[in-house]
Amino acid sequence: MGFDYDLFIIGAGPGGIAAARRAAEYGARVAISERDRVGGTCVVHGCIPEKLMVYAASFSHVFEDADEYGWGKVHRRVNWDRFMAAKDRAIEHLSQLHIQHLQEAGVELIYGNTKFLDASTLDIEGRKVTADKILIAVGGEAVKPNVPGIEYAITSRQMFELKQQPEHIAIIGSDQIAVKCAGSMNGLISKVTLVIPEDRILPGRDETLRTTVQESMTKNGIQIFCNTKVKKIERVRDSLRLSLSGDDRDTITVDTVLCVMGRVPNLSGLDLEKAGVAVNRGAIAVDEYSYTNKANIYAVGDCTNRPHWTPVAIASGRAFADTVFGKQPRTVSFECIPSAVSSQPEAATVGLTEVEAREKFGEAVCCYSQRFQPLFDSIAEPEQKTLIKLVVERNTDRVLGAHMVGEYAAEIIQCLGLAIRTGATKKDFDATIGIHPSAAEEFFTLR
Ligand SMILES: Cc1cc2nc3c(=O)[nH]c(=O)nc-3n(C[C@H](O)[C@H](O)[C@H](O)COP(=O)(O)OP(=O)(O)OC[C@H]3O[C@@H](n4cnc5c(N)ncnc54)[C@H](O)[C@@H]3O)c2cc1C
Ligand SMILES: NC(=O)c1ccc[n+]([C@@H]2O[C@H](COP(=O)([O-])OP(=O)(O)OC[C@H]3O[C@@H](n4cnc5c(N)ncnc54)[C@H](O)[C@@H]3O)[C@@H](O)[C@H]2O)c1
Repeated sequence: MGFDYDLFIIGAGPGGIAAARRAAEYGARVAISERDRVGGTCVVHGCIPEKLMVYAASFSHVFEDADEYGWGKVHRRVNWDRFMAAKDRAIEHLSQLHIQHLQEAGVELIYGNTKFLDASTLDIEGRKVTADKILIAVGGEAVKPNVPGIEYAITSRQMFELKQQPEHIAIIGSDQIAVKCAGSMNGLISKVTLVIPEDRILPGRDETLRTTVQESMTKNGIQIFCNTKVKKIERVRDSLRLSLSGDDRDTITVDTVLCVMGRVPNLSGLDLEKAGVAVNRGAIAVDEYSYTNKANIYAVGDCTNRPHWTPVAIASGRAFADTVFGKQPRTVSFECIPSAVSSQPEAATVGLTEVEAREKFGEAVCCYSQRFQPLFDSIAEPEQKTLIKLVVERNTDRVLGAHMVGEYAAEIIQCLGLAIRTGATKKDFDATIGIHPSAAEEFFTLR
C-alpha cells in the first residue's frame, strides 16, 4: 500500500520538530500537524514566556541595588502592555524560525487538530492522510483540582497572556512553575501569596536548597502559606476570595488566582483506541526507543512518562529518527539531568539530593556545603545568600550531586552536570583551579 507520508508527526513542539527535521535529513517524506502555534508549550506557553518574565522581573532587583552602586534611584514600575507586546514579538520570532527550519528541511506543515482513524490513518479536521509511521508528540496540559470556583483560576498558559498586571496574585502550587511565577510577579511588583500543601516549596529537591530559596522568597516579600489547601474560590465584586484550610489564614482576597498543580499528557481527543495504542497511568507507554505497543507508532516528549523537559523531548525526538530512519538504533540516558528554577535567586541542581544519596549509599555519603554573601552584596544591601553543595560517596570519592542557589546557578550547574555524568571525584573538584572572583570557584575549595 502506498502511504501519503513515510512519517507523520502529531504536534509541533520541541519533540515533534526535532524528530521531523532529523527524519527528513535521512530522506523521509515527513509531515507534521499543529493545532495551535509552531513551537509548542516550550516556545509559546512555557519555557520562553516564563524566562522572559523572569528577565523582566530581574530589573527591579538591579534597580534596588543601583543606588548603592552610585547610579541613583531608578523608576521601578514595569509597563505591563509594553512588556507583554515585546514578549509576544520574541515568541512570534522564535515560532517563525521553527517554521522556516521545517520548510528548509522539506517537512510539510499542516495546521489542525489531529486524531486517529486507524493505526495508519489520521484525520486533520476533515482531511484524511495516511502514513507508514506515526510519531505522537502532543505534549501536555495543566490540570486543576476539583475545588468549587476553580473556574476563576487561570493556568500558566493564561498567566503569560494576562491583559492586566495583577495587583495581588495567589499562586496555588509548590513546584518549579509556581516558584518561578511567584518570583517573577514579586519582581514585577505585584503582591504575591503562595499557597502550598507541604511544609516547604520545591518538594523532592535538596533540603538545603529548598530552605535557602524559601528564605529568599520570604525576604523578598512573598507571602507563603505552608501546609495549606484551597477549599473554595468565590467571586466577590471585582475580587476573588479564597477559603483556605491550613496553618495561616481562613481566607484571602486577591484579584488573580494562578493554579500550577501539575500537568497531564494531551491525550483526550486523539482517539488512540482506534489505533490500539496503549496508555499507562495517563501517558503513552513507550520503550527505551520510543516505540509504543503498535509496531508503526511511536511517542516522545511530555505525552510519555519521561521527565518533562524540553531537552529531553528534543533528545528523544532525534534518537527516534536516528533509530527508525537513520538505521542507527540508540537510546537516551535520563540519568543526571541538570535542572534549574529561575527563582530569585536562581536555583539549580544535578544528580542526587542528600536524601536520595543516603537512601542509596547510607553512611558512606558525605556532604560539603557553604552559604556565603555574594561579592555583589558587598556594596548592595545584603539580601540573599548563595548556597553551594556537593553530595559525595566516601568510598569511591565520586560526586553524586551538585546543588546551588545563587546568581548564574543554571549556567554553573549545567557544566558541573558534565563532570558528574562522567564520574568526577571530589579530588578532581579539589584539583580544579577556579575563576576568581566568581561564585563557581567555591565548588573547587569546599572542605
Ligand atoms: C510554564 C512552563 C514552563 C516550562 N519551563 C521549562 C523550562 O524552563 N525548561 C524546560 O526544559 N522545560 C520547561 N517546561 C516543559 C517544556 O515546555 C516541555 O517539556 C516541552 O515543551 C515538551 O515538548 P513536547 O514536544 O513534548 O510537547 P509540547 O511542547 O507541549 O508540544 C506539543 C504540541 O502538540 C500540539 N498538539 C497537541 N495535541 C494535538 C493534536 N491532537 N493535533 C495537533 N496538534 C496537537 C500542541 O498544540 C503543542 O504545540 C515548561 C513547561 C511549562 C508549562
Ligand atoms: N517551570 C519550569 O521550570 C519547568 C521546567 C521543566 C519542566 N517543567 C514541567 O512542567 C510540569 C508541571 O510543573 P508544575 O510546577 O505545574 O507541577 P508538578 O507536577 O511538578 O508539581 C505539582 C505541584 O502541585 C502541588 N499541589 C498539589 N496539590 C496541591 C494543592 N491542593 N494545593 C497546592 N499545591 C498543590 C504539589 O505539591 C506539587 O508540588 C512538570 O512536569 C515539570 O517537570 C517545568
